Amino acid sequence: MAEPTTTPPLLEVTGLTMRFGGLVAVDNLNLTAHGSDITAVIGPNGAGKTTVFNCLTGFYRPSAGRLLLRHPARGAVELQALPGYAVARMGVVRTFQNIRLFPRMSVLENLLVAQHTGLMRQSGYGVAGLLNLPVWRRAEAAAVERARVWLDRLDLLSVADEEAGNLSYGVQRRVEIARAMSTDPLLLCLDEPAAGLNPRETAALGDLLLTIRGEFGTGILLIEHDMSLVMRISDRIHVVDHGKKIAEGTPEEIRSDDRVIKAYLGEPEEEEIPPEVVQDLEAEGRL
Ligand SMILES: Nc1ncnc2c1ncn2[C@@H]1O[C@H](COP(=O)(O)OP(=O)(O)OP(=O)(O)O)[C@@H](O)[C@H]1O
Repeated sequence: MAEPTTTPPLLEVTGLTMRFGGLVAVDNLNLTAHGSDITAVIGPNGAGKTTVFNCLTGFYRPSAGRLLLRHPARGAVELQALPGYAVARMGVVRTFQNIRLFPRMSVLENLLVAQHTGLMRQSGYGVAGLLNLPVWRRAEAAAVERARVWLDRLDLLSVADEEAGNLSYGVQRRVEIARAMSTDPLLLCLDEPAAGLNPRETAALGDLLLTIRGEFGTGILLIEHDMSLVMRISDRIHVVDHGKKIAEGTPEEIRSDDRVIKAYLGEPEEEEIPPEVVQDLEAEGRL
């Protein structure tokens, strides 16, 4: 967080609940994310983190709760009522735990496909494109330029024409972020972006996310298991366990929170005294 902010949060999640049959994956969760912050959501495996992202980005319709986005041009937008494509159009974009690029398309094409909706809107939903009108050609050139800017920022220009599926895991992760950023998002939601990266790549990813937050003012919502990355770059951390929020605070506060330590490490087991020792102690009147 560059400076303490008094502006209302970009995203306000209230009472979010997601049930799958009898299982409550997310249980009455409240969470906020500011547009100028990196906000992390952490928690043990199965805590409900990805389900929160799936509700937020229109993949699931929540069982209950409100997902309010304060859009600078459109005002308050209730995301829980919108399908995925409409959420993306509002500027909330995501990457996935398992990389989801189009593997047989080039890196550049992957970035252009991501901008398709905006391109269609600007060109009269295809009519201008079919007629190859100047408005279409301008919109297309702007989309290619935006893609090139992000490929350059993420050091991907040299692989722009390569098939995405042929690239290493670490490079594909960067392509995913470039693809999301080329749509000019308000909020970038990253689901375990450091998974599969080596320590050098993870450090570079951290620098990149700080740049995106600082230089471009894009809010970042981050699910991540790599605690050194989370502690290094997050402004605020929400800790989820069994679908409920158990703690919230700065990295320093979270690091020393007993509930968080318990959620990750479990309760220490009670020392059990063997029965024969109990008998001896009782016989000697020491118990
Ligand atoms: N579509 C679904 N149908 C049924 N249960 C689901 C579904 N999606 C998630 N769950 C369950 O909801 C719970 C939360 O899962 P979720 O993937 O959100 O956890 P997570 O915190 O992201 O875990 P991880 O860190 O391992 O990715 C789990 O018990 C999971 O099995």
